Amino acid sequence: MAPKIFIDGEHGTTGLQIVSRLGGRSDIEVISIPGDKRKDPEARAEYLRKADIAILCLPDDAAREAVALAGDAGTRFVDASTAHRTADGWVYGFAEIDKDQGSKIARAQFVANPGCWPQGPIAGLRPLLTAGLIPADYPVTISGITGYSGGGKQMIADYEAKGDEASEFMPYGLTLNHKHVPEIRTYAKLASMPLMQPAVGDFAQGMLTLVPLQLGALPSIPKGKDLHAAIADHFASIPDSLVDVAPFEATERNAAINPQRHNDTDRMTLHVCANDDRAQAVLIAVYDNLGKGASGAAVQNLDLMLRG
Ligand SMILES: NC(=O)C1=CN([C@@H]2O[C@H](COP(=O)(O)OP(=O)(O)OC[C@H]3O[C@@H](n4cnc5c(N)ncnc54)[C@H](OP(=O)(O)O)[C@@H]3O)[C@@H](O)[C@H]2O)C=CC1
Ligand SMILES: CC(=O)N[C@@H](CCC(=O)OP(=O)(O)O)C(=O)O
Repeated sequence: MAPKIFIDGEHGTTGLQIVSRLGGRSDIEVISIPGDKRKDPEARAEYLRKADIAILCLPDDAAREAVALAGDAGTRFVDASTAHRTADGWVYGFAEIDKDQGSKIARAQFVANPGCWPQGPIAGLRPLLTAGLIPADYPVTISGITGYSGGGKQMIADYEAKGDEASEFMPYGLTLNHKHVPEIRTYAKLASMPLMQPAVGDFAQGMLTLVPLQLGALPSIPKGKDLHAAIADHFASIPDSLVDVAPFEATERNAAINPQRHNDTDRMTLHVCANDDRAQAVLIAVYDNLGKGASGAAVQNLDLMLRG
């Protein structure tokens, strides 16, 4: 019998994308709660308990409630919310962070899908810390831009209502306490909280993260090509990686570094830019906040769990 998959929050931005990615598959049975019952705890409990794997596309509180509603049914979870990303007992669902992460996900009952913002900085930083090119106590700063679908149904409606009045570049997270900071610290293996200051743009989907690196103060200063080689070697060693590393080349402009480049795909591309004379570098990641940033990663995790 095909495993039953329940998407709790299937009518939201992330949920709808997952439904469309799973359409037409015969190896699974997607079970769907009637629309008028989607927030009814009793009905949700019934679906959560009969599912083999539930994918949570909900606000954090509702995601915690979903796990409680499933009780002892043995349901396996992929949670797309922030609720469980650094929680004990949950496996971080970023298959490319280590060679054995995919098999940990495959065997797990509880998988926390990574946040959209964390994925780019973690993908660039973690291999550099593992290789010892950047020390764990390096003071990391993160910026970038995301499309407004990152804010879910409410932000999409707000931007669509504003039309031409919407700001092209709106910095936010101005208290420097974005909810993704602890997750980035944990999985990039940093000793302290990175400074993260994101922005949202007047485009629906796609994102780009930036991690500038001032390397001059390090006891041993890596060259740009060393940073690139460590990152490229890491991702070349990961089976079925959805993360690509662009060739290391010094150019003033690069049209591929466009937040919307990977829209409607599940891929990420990492770029390493550097000026060795100044001992400076920037790690740039380009991906779709709704693809690798959310629904694509959720389906990647689901597929690993179905295999496990
Ligand atoms: N959008 C993105 O780029 C990303 C989102 N995420 C995360 O995924 C999760 C979902 O986000 P997103 O899809 O953007 O949000 P949306 O607001 O677009 O969708 C959330 C859905 O959850 C439903 N919902 C809310 N409360 C409950 C409840 N108590 N029981 C059942 N359903 C409920 C909403 O119902 P209703 O239809 O009535 O509003 C809505 O359909 C969030 O935790 C978000 O942080 C993660 C990575 C990226
Ligand atoms: C534009 C915008 O507001 N984006 C959201 C994206 C957060 C999100 O979806 O969070 P998770 O990935 O943790 O679920 C934000 O920065 O809070």
